[in-house]
Amino acid sequence: MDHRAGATRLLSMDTHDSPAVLVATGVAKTYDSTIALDGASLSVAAGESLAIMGASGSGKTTLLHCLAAVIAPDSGSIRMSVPGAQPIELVGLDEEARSQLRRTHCGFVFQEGLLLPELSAVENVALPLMLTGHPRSDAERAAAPWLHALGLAGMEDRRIGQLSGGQAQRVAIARAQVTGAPVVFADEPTGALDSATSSDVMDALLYATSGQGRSLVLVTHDAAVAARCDRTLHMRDGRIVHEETAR
Ligand SMILES: Nc1ncnc2c1ncn2[C@@H]1O[C@H](COP(=O)(O)OP(=O)(O)OP(=O)(O)O)[C@@H](O)[C@H]1O
Repeated sequence: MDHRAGATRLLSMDTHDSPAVLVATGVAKTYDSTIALDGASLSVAAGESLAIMGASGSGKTTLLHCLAAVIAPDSGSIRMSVPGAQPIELVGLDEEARSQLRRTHCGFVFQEGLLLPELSAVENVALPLMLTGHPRSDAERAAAPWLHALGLAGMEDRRIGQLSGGQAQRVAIARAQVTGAPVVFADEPTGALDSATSSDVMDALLYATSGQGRSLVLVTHDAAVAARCDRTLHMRDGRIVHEETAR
């Protein structure tokens, strides 16, 4: 179902009544002589799903990585405000602080899933909890319900190579939720999948994120994937040039 209205809005307008989880203003990033981001501004509300589209090289991944504290922008401001924590200004944080922030506040889903093939599905999902100091048994107990919720009951002990591409991507989605991270970042989460599987994976991703009050920021080349999100930002030459809001 395409629920997209195609209506445009002011970029600064908040489409949700919910408070903003991320507010980026004038974010810039240059690699040598390449201007990857040229003053991008946006906000993401709690529970909102936001798609970022644009031609290859337009700066989508660079923007996602700045918002997720993976890389440090050169200038601008990115303010992350999650429930129960003081708002944090990301610009200017060192690598250690960004790494800590990513572990506690951010979930990640990538095109290839980046799952560990030698571990089982449940071990992969439990891993972020184990990395934050939870005992293995507790972590696996917390991981299992996410696998069940995403249609993978009975597959907990399978290695990643024993799963289909769509199933593996649902393991990656479960892994991004298990810490309760309030913001999930996804870079081409359906890029390697056929359109039917892609639609199933989007169902799972939206259920696990905006369906639970978490925010989702995803980069995609696929208009059908973007159309499932609340809003789509279009980028060109490191800038956000257009915005569409779902009906
Ligand atoms: N680590 C890097 N070193 C040098 N240049 C980079 C680096 N990362 C990105 N760039 C450049 O910055 C610009 C934006 O890249 P980015 O990956 O953000 O674009 P994109 O829109 O995500 O592209 P694609 O759709 O092809 O993944 C491009 O010109 C790219 O070559």
